[in-house]
Amino acid sequence: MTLGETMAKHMLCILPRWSARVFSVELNGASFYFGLSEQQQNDCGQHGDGVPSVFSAVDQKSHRFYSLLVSSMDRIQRARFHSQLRDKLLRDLPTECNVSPMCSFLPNVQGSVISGYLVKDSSERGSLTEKLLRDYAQHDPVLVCSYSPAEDSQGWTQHLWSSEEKEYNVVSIEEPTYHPSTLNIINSDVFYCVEEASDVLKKCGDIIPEASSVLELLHRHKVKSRDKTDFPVIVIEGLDATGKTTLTESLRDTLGATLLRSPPHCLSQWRARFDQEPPLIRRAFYALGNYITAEQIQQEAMKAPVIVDRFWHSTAAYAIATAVSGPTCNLPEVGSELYVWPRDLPQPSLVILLSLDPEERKRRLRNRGQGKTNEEQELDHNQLFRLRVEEAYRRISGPACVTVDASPSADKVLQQVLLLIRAKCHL
Ligand SMILES: Nc1ncnc2c1ncn2[C@@H]1O[C@H](COP(=O)(O)OP(=O)(O)OP(=O)(O)O)[C@@H](O)[C@H]1O
Ligand SMILES: Nc1ccn([C@@H]2O[C@H](COP(=O)(O)O)[C@@H](O)[C@H]2O)c(=O)n1
Repeated sequence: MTLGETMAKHMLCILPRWSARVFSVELNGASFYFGLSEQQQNDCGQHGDGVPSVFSAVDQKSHRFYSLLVSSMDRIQRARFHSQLRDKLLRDLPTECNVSPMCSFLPNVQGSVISGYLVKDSSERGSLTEKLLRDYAQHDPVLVCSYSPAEDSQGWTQHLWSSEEKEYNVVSIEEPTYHPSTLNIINSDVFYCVEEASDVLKKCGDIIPEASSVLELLHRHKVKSRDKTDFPVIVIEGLDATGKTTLTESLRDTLGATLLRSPPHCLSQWRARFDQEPPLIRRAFYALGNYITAEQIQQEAMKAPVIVDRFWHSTAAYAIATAVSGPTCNLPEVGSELYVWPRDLPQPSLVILLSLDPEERKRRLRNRGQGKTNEEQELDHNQLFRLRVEEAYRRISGPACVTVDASPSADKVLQQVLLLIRAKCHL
């Protein structure tokens, strides 16, 4: 049996009832949902009310659609193959093919999401795409399906390319209460204890040698307890160029405090390496960075106040905002467990969130004139992403952040924050 066949068999086991699953496609910033129903013999007219709009437009009957769901058994492999698959599809498929993110999930069931892509092929040479995808189905850990207009031309049929070659009717489905992108966040995008994040890096050791070095450092910087520190610990959060560096340095000088950051300096040499990895591995790296910083905080806060440039709020807010697509209403609801502070990570005394008008933030970025990271560029280009990060910041609890307007002069912002620190931390 080829790898592809083994994986397809595994996938058929974890997807025992296709009809219980919902399929979601992200197209032009909107989510389209559809379901499947078992085909009866001589079945016709069983396609449900209204065929899902991702397939429905009349002109789309001339297109061919394929779905690919990543079916590796190992979650590290799955995460890496999922991001490689997109590149592979874009490289191999005819240019007339469109690739959109897609997933299959059980409505409102945590951890049930299986990710992949929908391919819409409008090329003349349909046989080329089909041949290529048949080859993927044989050799790669993907389960491939094709879609064709049903014989009664009322709807669409899904053909599952496995040894069984089974067929299903495509049916329209109501939008689920929870957006599927919120269902796999726990311990895939956001880690709620050190063991879960370490486990990801342990399993990466073979493919990413740097993972072992990070774990060694973590071992040397073990958080002792969550007891209160002698001096206050103040975290400064905010999007890029909102003035965190400027403010944290002034606070250090004014309060005679120690300035720390997350990820800590000792991880700087490996950061670029982990930034290339898919979210599962990248987010585990940043999560562990917080635990190393936490140990440094415990040491330093015995001697003086501590100021921290970014901490868990940044890790969780960026991870949630990246995992979720579309408008802020797709975010996990206010009060969700996804916003709760990890039980084993010491909490700071105060978290300040610097907020800034987008135009002023862009102006500061331009004036600073440094190169931008992918996520910084995304913040610039994608206003929905920026809104999701800001909203996620505000929804995180334990401690919740106090928002400070960062548009006045650097000195005025400093005075405002000092007032808050004195009121809250009695400094
Ligand atoms: N209150 C302010 N008014 C005007 N300009 C400011 C203010 N605070 C910071 N700046 C300027 O804005 C730019 C970005 O500030 P800074 O580097 O402190 O932001 P940051 O949040 O640390 O950014 P990053 O997260 O990308 O490192 C810098 O050029 C800085 O001099
Ligand atoms: N505690 C942290 C800090 C940072 N991140 C991630 O890094 C990016 C921003 O870092 P800058 O150095 O550019 O300020 C941001 O995209 C976060 O994804 C993090 O996860 N946790």
